[in-house]
Amino acid sequence: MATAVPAERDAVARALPGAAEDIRLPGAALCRTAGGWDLLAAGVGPALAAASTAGALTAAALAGRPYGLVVSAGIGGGFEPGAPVGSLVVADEITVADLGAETADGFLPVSELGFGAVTHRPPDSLVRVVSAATGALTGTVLTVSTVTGTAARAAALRARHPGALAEGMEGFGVAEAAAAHGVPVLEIRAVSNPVGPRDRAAWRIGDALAALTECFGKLGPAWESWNAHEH
Ligand SMILES: O=C(O)c1cccc(C(=O)CC[C@H]2O[C@@H](n3cnc4c(=O)[nH]cnc43)[C@H](O)[C@@H]2O)c1
Repeated sequence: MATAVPAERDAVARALPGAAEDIRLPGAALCRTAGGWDLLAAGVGPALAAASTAGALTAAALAGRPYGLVVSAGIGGGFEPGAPVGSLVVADEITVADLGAETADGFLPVSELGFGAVTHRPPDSLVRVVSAATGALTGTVLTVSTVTGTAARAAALRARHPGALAEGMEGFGVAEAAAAHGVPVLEIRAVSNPVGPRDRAAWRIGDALAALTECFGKLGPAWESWNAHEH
């Protein structure tokens, strides 16, 4: 489970019973829960999140206990009215919104330039069970390197990604690392603020962290039923 910052990791940990063990890896520190989850505060932004997650995946593989799933989780911005502050979003697509080239005719994603991909798709069956267990909305979660801070940028993102419900800064990086290891990925965002004009006073970070804890508290049976069907 990869969050950006320790406050998000701890919000997830509060939902997972039992003592946890700290494990120091080169370049990352894991918190291993009694239930077998490794929690990683992977850093803010797609590059650091990818590097930290790849390190944890490699360490697990070399230790002979490769991961079966990587989850990117944290707070995020919500596109209103679809994903209001306080809601949860589970990604059916994890799409990087600003990886490409600006041209006179508009933005071209790297996929259209012939380099790589801009979207990862979590397993449909897992998205369904997570949404059913938690009430999370299902839609595209965008990954951005710059938090959206104007109505114009929010509108441009919405026009280019009509299915977008939320944005964060790590999902695509985590997904790239998971894909490199052939491991499925999931992204869950608890909406702390609207995507749009920057209004720091409107951020509800504490409420979003509490929503994250509540969400993970409901997910035990969902992981088990998904594992039972997939493996
Ligand atoms: O602008 C500020 O004053 C400010 C204060 C606290 C935190 C921030 C961040 O930029 C946190 C980024 C962090 O949280 C996720 N996040 C939360 N909301 C959004 C959003 O609307 N767009 C993108 N990312 C968001 C993100 O995943 C980072 O980990 C700013």
